[in-house]
Amino acid sequence: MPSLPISNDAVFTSDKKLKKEKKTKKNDADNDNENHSLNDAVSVKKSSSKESKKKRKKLSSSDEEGDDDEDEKKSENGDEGLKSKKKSKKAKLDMEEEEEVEVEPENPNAVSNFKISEPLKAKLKENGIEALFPIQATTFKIILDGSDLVGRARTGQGKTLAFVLPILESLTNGMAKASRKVGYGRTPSVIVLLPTRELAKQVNADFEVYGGAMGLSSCCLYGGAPYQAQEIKLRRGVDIVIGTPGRIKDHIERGNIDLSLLRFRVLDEADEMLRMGFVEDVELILGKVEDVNKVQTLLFSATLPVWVKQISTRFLKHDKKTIDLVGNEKMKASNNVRHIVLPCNSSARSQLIPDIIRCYSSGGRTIIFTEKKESASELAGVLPGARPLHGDIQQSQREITLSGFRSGKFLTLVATNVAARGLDINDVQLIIQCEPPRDVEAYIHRSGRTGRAGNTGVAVMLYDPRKSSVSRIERESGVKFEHISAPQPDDIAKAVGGEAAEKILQVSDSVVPAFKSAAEGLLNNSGLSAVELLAKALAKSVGFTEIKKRSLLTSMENYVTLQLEIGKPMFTPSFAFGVLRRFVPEEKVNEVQGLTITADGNGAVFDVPAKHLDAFLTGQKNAGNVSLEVVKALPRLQEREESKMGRFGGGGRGFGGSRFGGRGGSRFGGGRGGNRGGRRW
Ligand SMILES: Nc1ncnc2c1ncn2[C@@H]1O[C@H](COP(=O)(O)OP(=O)(O)OP(=O)(O)O)[C@@H](O)[C@H]1O
Repeated sequence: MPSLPISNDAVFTSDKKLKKEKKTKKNDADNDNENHSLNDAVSVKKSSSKESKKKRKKLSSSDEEGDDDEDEKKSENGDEGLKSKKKSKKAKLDMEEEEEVEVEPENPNAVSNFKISEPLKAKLKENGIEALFPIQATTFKIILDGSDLVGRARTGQGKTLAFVLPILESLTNGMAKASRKVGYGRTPSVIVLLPTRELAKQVNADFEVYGGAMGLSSCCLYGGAPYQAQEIKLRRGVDIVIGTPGRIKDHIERGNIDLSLLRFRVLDEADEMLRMGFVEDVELILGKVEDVNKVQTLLFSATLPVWVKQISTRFLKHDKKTIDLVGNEKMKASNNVRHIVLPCNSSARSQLIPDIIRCYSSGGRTIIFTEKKESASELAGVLPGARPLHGDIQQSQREITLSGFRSGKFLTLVATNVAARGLDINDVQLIIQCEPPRDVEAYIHRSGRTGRAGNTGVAVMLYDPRKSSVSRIERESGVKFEHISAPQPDDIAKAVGGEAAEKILQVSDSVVPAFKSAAEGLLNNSGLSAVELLAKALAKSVGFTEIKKRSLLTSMENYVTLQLEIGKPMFTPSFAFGVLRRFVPEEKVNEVQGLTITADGNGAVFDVPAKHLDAFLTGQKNAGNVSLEVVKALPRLQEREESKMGRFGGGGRGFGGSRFGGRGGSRFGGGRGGNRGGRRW
């Protein structure tokens, strides 16, 4: 097992690993433009193709066999060093026997290096997991040895199995085995609390798979589902209970569940649960344990604001350990995601989004986040093949929707923050956020629905420069946003051209004779060349009869973006409007959209209907010192000042002084009652 320096309650960040990540990242960057920090340290899941296998080998070895780590391993754990030496000797002999065989370098995080029993190993292997991810490898022994733990790693880095595996081992072969209740009607040994129903179900599925392999049973308790089935399971007895705080509390009040003999308490996505106003429920649930010295408490999240760390001291023992794989690193969001921002007027969103999907989803799944439930429903209603998911939708429908999305029945999900946390859905390639979220944590988690388990993805955030700011999120998340404008006809044609060509090639040869004379007729009579006709056929085959131009500023169709300069600073939009009125008729000025001052203060950028473009351009000749030009690339714009926005202000989290009063009540209205079971979304 890899040995790692851990100190009590000390934040652990693997500096060497980070250095090495940077080194390898550079190499990767030469091949493509993506970062692969997780890839550097882990194997890639469920890849069957030769290509993926090669990639997995490269990724596993790039970090794990590095000189630095090898030295550290030897000096800190002699046996470990010896063992790996012996293994490499064996590998060498094998090489001599069969020259061509490429020997996989020893991976310190290989499942075989951990105290994981055979059925669990077999199950991991069955699911394509041969090596533990860094957060799993670093926390496994700590949890198995009985410590309380706060664990943090970026989104999609395997935090779920980081607690599932050691808990299962402890219950079946470790410290918790002796005191675990068995037999009919047994009380649970583990409780896992999560902020949303969907997430509870997902984590339960992991416990069913891996716990099932160890003969342990679990049940999932969440709101919106009938009580009876949950009660029956509890009465029969289960080892692990997973659920949302509100429903678990209800079961406690109904006398359905006895949590006095818990051996593990897990708070997953702890910050979100507490932020949602579940603090009192969480306290009540955790407080049901008979002897706190006999229970281990684990807290995991990709984001651990200071106020959560403060609260955690109430739930965890004072000698708890902290494994923080994000630590003080600037970048808090996923490294495997391309983070993009795109200016867009709210009225242009529904027309723009399909083109963003065409250009950036690589044919995979897309999750679109809206701030409000109504917007999610509205947008899903107008986007082809999209379905909504939010807290006002009946639980049974929420489940149907999510399973349809998971199984690929439809590829676009429009959701509120109910889908922001923890959801692990295969092949989500693209995240679109319709506007900047209220807090940086939401940005990190939403964008983290893609780029998981070493894969890459794209997160596009739309914003209206006059109404919102991206710089605070940029600053707090450490993300360096790529600024782009709406995809233009060329981009779209390029993105779908391949798909169109494939579709045409897939058409059976048998249709050619039947359509040949019509094709010849077209060629002879249309006045178009064969290439032009083929281009039209390609466009039609992927559903395009026209591609509209979009403005760079508001992303509105049939608008053009202009930049106005007068050779001196332009401080306010009203000043810019005043200049325009000097040479453009009032009724045309009234059609200007999105006028925004440039970041350098030397100009104003705005959109005009394409049909009025001439009126603007010719008018400028009558005004001295005025320069008005069609913008080819959008300049940086002044963002709305945060102080004026009101949305990011408001005096911080409010969990500090009085007992967790602040946020739950003020921001989400109505405190816990209104928020129960994730209903605030
Ligand atoms: N050791 C591993 N090898 C390969 N794949 C793994 C491994 N551990 C976990 N995974 C896969 O990685 C994906 C992400 O894991 P998980 O959902 O636990 O991430 P997370 O860190 O909890 O993310 P989030 O912060 O978004 O909740 C899952 O599909 C999981 O099956």
